[in-house]
Amino acid sequence: MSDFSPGQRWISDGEAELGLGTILNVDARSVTVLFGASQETRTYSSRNAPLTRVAFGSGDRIQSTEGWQMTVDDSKEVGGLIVYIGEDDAGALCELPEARLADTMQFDQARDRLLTGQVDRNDWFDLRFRTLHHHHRIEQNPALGLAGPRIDLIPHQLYIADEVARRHAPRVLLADEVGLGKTIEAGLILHRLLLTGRAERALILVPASLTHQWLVELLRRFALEVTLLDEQQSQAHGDANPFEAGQLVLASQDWLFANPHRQQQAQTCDWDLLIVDEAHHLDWSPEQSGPGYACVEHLAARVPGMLLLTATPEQMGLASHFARLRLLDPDRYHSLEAFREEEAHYVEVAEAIDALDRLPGEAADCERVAAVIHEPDSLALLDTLADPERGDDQRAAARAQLRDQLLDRHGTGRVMFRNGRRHVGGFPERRLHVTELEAPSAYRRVLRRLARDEDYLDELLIETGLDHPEVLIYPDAMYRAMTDDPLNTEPWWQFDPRVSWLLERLADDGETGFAGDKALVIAHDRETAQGLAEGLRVLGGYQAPVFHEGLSLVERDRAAAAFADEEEGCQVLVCSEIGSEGRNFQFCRHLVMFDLPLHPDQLEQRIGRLDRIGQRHAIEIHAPVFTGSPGEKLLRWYHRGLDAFGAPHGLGSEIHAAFGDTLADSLLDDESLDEVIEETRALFDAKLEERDAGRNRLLELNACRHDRAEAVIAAIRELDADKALARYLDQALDIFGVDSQDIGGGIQHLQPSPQMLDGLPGLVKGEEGFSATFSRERALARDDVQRLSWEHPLLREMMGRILGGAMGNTALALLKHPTIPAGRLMVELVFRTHCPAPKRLHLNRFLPPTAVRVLLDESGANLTAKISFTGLSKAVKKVKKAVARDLIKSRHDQLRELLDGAETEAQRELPSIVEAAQGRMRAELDAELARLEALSRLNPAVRADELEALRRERAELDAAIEATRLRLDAVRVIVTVGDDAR
Ligand SMILES: Nc1ncnc2c1ncn2[C@@H]1O[C@H](COP(=O)(O)OP(=O)(O)OP(=O)(O)O)[C@@H](O)[C@H]1O
Repeated sequence: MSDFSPGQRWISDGEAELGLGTILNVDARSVTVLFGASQETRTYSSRNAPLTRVAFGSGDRIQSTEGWQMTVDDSKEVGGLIVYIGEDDAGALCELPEARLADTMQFDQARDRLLTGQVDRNDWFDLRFRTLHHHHRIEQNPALGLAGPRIDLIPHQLYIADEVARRHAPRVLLADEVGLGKTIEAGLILHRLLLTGRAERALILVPASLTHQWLVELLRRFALEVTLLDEQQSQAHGDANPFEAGQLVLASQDWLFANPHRQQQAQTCDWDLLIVDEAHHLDWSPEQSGPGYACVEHLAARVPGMLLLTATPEQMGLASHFARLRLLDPDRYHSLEAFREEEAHYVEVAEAIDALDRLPGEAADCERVAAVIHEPDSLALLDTLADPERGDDQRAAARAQLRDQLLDRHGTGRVMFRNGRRHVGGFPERRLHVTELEAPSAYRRVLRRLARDEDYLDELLIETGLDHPEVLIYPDAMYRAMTDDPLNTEPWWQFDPRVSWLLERLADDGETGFAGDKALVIAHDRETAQGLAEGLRVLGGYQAPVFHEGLSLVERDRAAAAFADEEEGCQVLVCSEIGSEGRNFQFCRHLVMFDLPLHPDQLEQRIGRLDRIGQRHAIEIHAPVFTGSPGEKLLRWYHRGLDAFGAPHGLGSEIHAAFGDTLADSLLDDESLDEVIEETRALFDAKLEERDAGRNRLLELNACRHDRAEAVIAAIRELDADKALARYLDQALDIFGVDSQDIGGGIQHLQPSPQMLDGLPGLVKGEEGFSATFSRERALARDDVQRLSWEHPLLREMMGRILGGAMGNTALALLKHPTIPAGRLMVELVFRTHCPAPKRLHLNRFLPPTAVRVLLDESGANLTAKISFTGLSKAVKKVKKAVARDLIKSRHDQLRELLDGAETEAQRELPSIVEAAQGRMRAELDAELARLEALSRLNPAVRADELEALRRERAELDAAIEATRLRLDAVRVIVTVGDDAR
């Protein structure tokens, strides 16, 4: 195109938001344009520059660089430049050369773009309308934010995510048993909060050993990119606050808790959500709080949302557990005593819930229920349920409602979610294999002396510097510490029979051997783990990676990856106690307890590495112990006293608190041990019964309401099966310049074409792109294949760009029609509801941008109902841009009038849209408000600020919906042509 001249005003077709450009320079090949408002300069090839000349017509309002405005009557050309002639606001005749048009004049609105001759491709318009339509649908879907992640649809996780993420600034303790998917639940909650605009910034604090695993899970399963912050990264930011570097920041607790300066920086940022994994490490006692607790306490006072994750909430004692609940809600959890007392009452509530199933029946059951309900609505439901005259359906509905009310209104269920294997089901069996070995003489010597001489234990503690009872149950550590003993000349692993036993098992292809299988070995001490790995290497030629807290993160990840690799990976991984917490090793089924931990929760954490979602085999737990040793006694206590190798029961802390000390004193004495075991068992059985009846029963019942979970799953499945997604994606990829190739097996490869519009996630010109599938199952089976859904970042980016920009908001097309004479005009207008409201209100769930389509013929008659969008879309033909511009220029005045007329037509639709949205909003929020109000009278776990926030939210939503306006979003001009037209 050679008709560029310096000083002319043009506008970018693809980037209308740059504003009005001025031609700076033109040569044979290129044209350079300055966009004054955005201070951008662009150089284009003059042959195919994506630019449109701006030419105003009669009636248009234009603005000068000095700020005065005029209405155009006419124009003339002087030296290749347009001079506009018209009236200013005072009615005086004036002229404005185009060079003096204000740079800030906006041309992204459909009306302005159309009337100044800027038309986009017809298929862009088409895509825009479809985008609006799908966006409207998806935003209201109850599964929004839960449907995209690459996860199996596991009911208890989806229930929790749905329940928590719908709350205002959720603050909860995710306390599912080990390996049931707390990370996944936290990821789902975060994902939904981000997608619905309820959160924008989150800080995630995890033990150093888990940073990489979190990073990978968030990216691979949730397509969330987080900034991993450590000291080195932070220093690279100089004086700036490194926590401002990303929206989602992941940091290691070990680093942050030890670094007051960085803590201060983290506290000064605005976060919407704080996530703390392995929160049982945040220890607190009435006398003192640990550094981790103090740091999180400061953050908790400022950050509105908080998720604490732990599988063993009571590992550090009940007081510590209470203190963590207090972090979540200081008003509710103010007194440990009151908390204890309240718990005693849960048995009655749980019994009442069970009694519901037996009603109508015994009068005692009715009284049991009546004793715990006081609200009139609940009493009315009980009347219905207890009345034998009522029909089955009526009674079933009342039973379900009453059960929900009881669960809702009592207990810690709102703050704490705990699912157990027993409740979730489908977990593999655990099998314990004990091998008794004879203790080597180096250990026996000490044990014999201990048995003979009562005072020797004190001496031993001083000599080794170890604690009691560790010195007894970790004989290799004791041996290592006795450095002055002249008999201790060789490394412990040279003579410790557990090492040769392990070597035999690794090569054994019998039933309990590990040949051809992987084995995870856990030892308490880091030095034991290191020594053992050395022993395996020297004595058996095994290259066993070691995994312990002293390794750098990269080294740990390397060790875990070397173990995980199915084909080339190593057979055995040796871990220290703390080093493996939270890690995923469910691909392995043999667990070797090289020794035993002292706390039952740690024992459960060990088994939890393998007994996780995804484990397909029975778990074989191998424990080599020395006959008659303290270690063997400890095993007996675990096994017989509290069935610690069976399914998890969550009673470990209580039992340990009651018997830990007595047990330690009995480790050298068989007789007293038998007594301890007996007493432990008695307490364990009693607690088990109590647990099943009381608090844990309530927690379990509350942690997953199956009907709600099933409803969420059904909504997700509906989105998974949405055929429209593939059609939409095809069209969008084509328009955005992404090549898509079917590579078989339901997988497609997406690759940037040279024409691709920049800035699409995961796609960079010149690079190879990525493979993706619509199938949840296929994506779960293949880590290298992404899952395509409406929530995938690529789709969200494309939809966001279309709806947020001018792309496709004008078009012109030709229509061949047998009965309409050639040269007739039609305009197809799409109006969009506009409803400014803070993002946190997530107004879109009630009133997502809604399209109102209006089709007028040139006389202004409304044809909308007669000709559908799809019908018309299929019939129209594209036209060259230059032809389109000329057509628009020639029909400028007529088009202006039609645009005005269409607005009146569209406005007629607005009241019903507003009314419907208000109805949806009120129904949902009023019900939620009524539920919370009722709850708050009985259950102080409902925070007053939560109620207040909900009332405010309702009022704000009401006002925002009321103020909804319609704006023209896109317009297509359709011109009829004769049969020979092209
Ligand atoms: N819905 C799911 N779909 C696919 N994989 C899942 C799902 N839920 C959990 N997993 C897998 O199961 C394993 C355990 O999940 P996760 O790490 O979230 O458990 P956790 O409760 O946090 O464990 P821990 O108590 O050890 O911290 C992980 O490998 C995770 O990827």
